[in-house]
Amino acid sequence: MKDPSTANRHVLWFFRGFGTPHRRLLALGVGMRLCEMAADLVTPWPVAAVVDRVLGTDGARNPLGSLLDVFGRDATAMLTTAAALVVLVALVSAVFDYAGDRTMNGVGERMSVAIRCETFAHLQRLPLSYHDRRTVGESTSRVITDCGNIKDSLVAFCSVLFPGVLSVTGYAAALLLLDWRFGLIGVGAVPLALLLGVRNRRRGQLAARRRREAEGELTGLVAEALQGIRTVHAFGRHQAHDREFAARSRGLLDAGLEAADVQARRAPLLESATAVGTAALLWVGGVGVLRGWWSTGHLVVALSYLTGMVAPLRALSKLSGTFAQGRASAGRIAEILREPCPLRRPARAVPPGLSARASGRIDFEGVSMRYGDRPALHRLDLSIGAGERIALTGPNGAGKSTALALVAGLYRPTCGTVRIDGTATGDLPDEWLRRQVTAVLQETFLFAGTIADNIRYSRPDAGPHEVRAAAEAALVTAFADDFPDGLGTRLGDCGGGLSGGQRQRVGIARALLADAPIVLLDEPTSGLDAEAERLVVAALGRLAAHRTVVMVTHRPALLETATGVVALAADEVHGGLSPAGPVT
Ligand SMILES: Nc1ncnc2c1ncn2[C@@H]1O[C@H](COP(=O)(O)OP(=O)(O)OP(=O)(O)O)[C@@H](O)[C@H]1O
Repeated sequence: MKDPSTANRHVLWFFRGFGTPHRRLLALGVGMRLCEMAADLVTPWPVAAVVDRVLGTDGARNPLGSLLDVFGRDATAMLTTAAALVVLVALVSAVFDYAGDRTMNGVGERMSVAIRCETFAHLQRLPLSYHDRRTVGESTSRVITDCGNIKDSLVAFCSVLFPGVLSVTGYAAALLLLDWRFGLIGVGAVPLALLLGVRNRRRGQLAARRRREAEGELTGLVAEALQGIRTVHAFGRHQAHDREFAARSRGLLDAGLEAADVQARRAPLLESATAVGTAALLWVGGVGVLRGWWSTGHLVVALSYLTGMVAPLRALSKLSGTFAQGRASAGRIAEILREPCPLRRPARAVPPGLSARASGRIDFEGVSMRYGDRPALHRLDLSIGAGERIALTGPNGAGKSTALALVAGLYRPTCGTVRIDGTATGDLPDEWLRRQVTAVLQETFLFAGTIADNIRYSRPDAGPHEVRAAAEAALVTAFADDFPDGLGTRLGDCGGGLSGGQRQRVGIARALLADAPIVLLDEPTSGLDAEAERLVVAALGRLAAHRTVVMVTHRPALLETATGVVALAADEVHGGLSPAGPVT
């Protein structure tokens, strides 16, 4: 199995493109951080100068010693100068800290928004075969929670990791410049701390990955139970869902406890490494001061640098959980972005000979279809002339809905060709195909918004008169005009607030507005009572006029409107010998 840490490095590299547009801001942020670092390195020197020149007698070797004479050479004047210098340097450092933080964090926020938008855009365009394999909750969890984790990591990277690494390097270099013995001790303390954390880091990454997977699964469970909440209530199955949720939560708990343990170990490990470093520096430095190798002020500066070096390490250790989560989430987002997405390829030109509006002729030539290893359609040969209204019938699972999905280009046939006006759907530009085919399904999905918004969904540039005309033709106004806000009536989440028949009529109005030459109907009247069915069939009659219609239905009222019926046999799906059913 691939080492997760290697895999994660690749994953982070995968996102580098999102930082490219912010190169200048990043460079500015780095500059601010360098200025802040310089100010931090100066910080202990006024104190050292006081120790050497005011409290001791060894001022000659202190580089800032002469600065203390600015306001006079007596002790009080020098103390005042030193105090003023401390405040001044701290102010300079604070200004660069603020500016660096804002710039770098801004880059982190911008990158994460870009990653989230790109993930959503890509996810929406992935083929249905991808979505068939994932639950809605799982995909939602990736866009919201995983992108959120990446954001936290990016912001922590910009505001803590990068400045932290800069500080550790800067302080280590300054210690070396101060005296090589100080430098060796300081530089030695860091690998010790890192070495102690390596094993911990791997455990942390594995725990974070397990945790994200468990969280994704749980989100899927919640989304499924809430989407089916009416069924849950109807069958009183709350406890079964509770039990499943609790069982899956145990995986999350285990991973969470593991991550908590890893996190809890970090601070003591780091404290131990720091204590060893400080003790060594104090001992070596103390001996050096006693032997006159360097001044007391130098020792103060060295100790202050060592403390400065440890502070970012401590901050980093607290964030290691965030980084582990971020890496795990980055892997899950990269999985989505790496999925090939035909819809995002450059648009193809309309093949020569095809007009902007198809005549509506459809040909199935030896078409077979499998979902993974599950057969759905076997060698279907069928020609549907422009303006025909063909009903597909057959037992459950015969592949009727699959045939419609192939005409709409939602799936590609595993074998054979589906042609529209003589051109294979695989060779047609997606944009063109979308304009030629519209559908009314068994359940029309309505979005939160007004009834008019939902009708306009198929053609956003349609004017109010066109929307009204479609609503009238589909008999939507027959019920909507009774509402106080008419077509402007707001629907609830997922279009809640309309009856089944009313929803179907909104779906028909939507299809009418699309004005496509090919109409696909997949059981649009099933589940409706006689009166609702009568109204929907009447509305469908208007939609079908002058168009090619392929319908899947068992309802006599709709079957009567067909000009031909094709029976698909179940054994065709399972490799039987009979050819496509006869047109009667
Ligand atoms: N998205 C999918 N993923 C996997 N298998 C699928 C998918 N959709 C359909 N199938 C399978 O393909 C076969 C044909 O399904 P399809 O829905 O096309 O049949 P149908 O004739 O429309 O059935 P019904 O009359 O029950 O609606 C079935 O065995 C079904 O389980």
